[in-house]
Amino acid sequence: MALSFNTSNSLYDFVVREGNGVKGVSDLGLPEVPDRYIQPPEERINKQESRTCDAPPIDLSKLNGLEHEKVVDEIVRAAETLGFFQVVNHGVPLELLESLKHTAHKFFSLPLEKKTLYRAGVSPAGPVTRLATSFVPEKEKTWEWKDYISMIYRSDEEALQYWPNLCRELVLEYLKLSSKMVRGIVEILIRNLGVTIDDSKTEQIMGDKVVNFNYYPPCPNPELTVGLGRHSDLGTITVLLQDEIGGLYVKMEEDNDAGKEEWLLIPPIPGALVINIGDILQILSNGKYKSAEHRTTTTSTRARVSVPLFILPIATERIGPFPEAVKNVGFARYREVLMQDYMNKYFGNAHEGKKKIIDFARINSA
Ligand SMILES: O=C(O)CCC(=O)C(=O)O
Ligand SMILES: [Fe+2]
Repeated sequence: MALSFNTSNSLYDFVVREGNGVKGVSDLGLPEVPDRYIQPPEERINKQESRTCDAPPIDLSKLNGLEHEKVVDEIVRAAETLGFFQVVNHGVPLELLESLKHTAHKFFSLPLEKKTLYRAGVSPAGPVTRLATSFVPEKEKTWEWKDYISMIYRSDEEALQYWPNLCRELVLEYLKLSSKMVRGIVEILIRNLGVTIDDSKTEQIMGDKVVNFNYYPPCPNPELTVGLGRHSDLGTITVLLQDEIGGLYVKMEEDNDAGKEEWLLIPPIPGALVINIGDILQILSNGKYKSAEHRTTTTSTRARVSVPLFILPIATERIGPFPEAVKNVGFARYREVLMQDYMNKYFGNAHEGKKKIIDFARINSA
């Protein structure tokens, strides 16, 4: 019987071709995950060995008061060190955030024939919605325990025509109500490089937006699998909404004294949004801001959802370090690359960490 997944082809057909995704596998209630999901030992996440990030969330409402400079410093320092921070009082209504999480669950609970209307590669909704599983299942030896839908924003009209009925208005509302915060954070980070920011520069670095619903269904073997393998984000910044289950781990720049990688749990904080620096901002800042590797665990009992909003330059932009950022260091760490080429590199590889991708733009990568 096909569902015994005797061959890797039968699993591929069920999960990818027929669009059941890993949720389909989870719903079968198998006692163990199929082999294709078992990570090599070095990629498994040891929750007991990881510490929790204890940095308090940054209160963005204070940007409007006497503590403006202090808050700017907090944002800059976090971007220069861990590359991740959390924000509260960000101006996005908390009910909207709750609705997003609830709607992500609802979307993945739709019957297969409704969901697969949005499947990557076959959907008439074409390039602006992409329902997919793992990351690049054709290229990955081991699959991630995750399904997701990407909604690519180019205009309200297109979103209202092609994004799923269930969430199109809500996600548009989220984009609208988060835009002031996103712009504010990006402007603070760019200004701090000594760069004068005007509308054309803003457009250059935050012209494109993509919202994902990530869905990590219950997994019988959380200790053997990952929700999302090690990667850094592609764009300028990412705004991440996570639920109360948690499971997001970020790699610290330096290994510990024993030469081992250290991963920090970014704990769920009610009402907070997680902000992280993407590869493009690391390049633009000539390495001053850190695009950190991160990954997620799976859990055995409940499905976890997260909603990242990726802010990216448009595909036709040429991306290289700002001259002011080069001057600060004395030399350029990265060459100029076409955003489209960087994206091709990013999406053409499995999640095997950041270095392999960003080295594409690095000068003297040896
Ligand atoms: O689910 C999470 O907490 C992280 C998601 C993420 O890193 C991504 O979608 O790039
Ligand atoms: Fe990510």
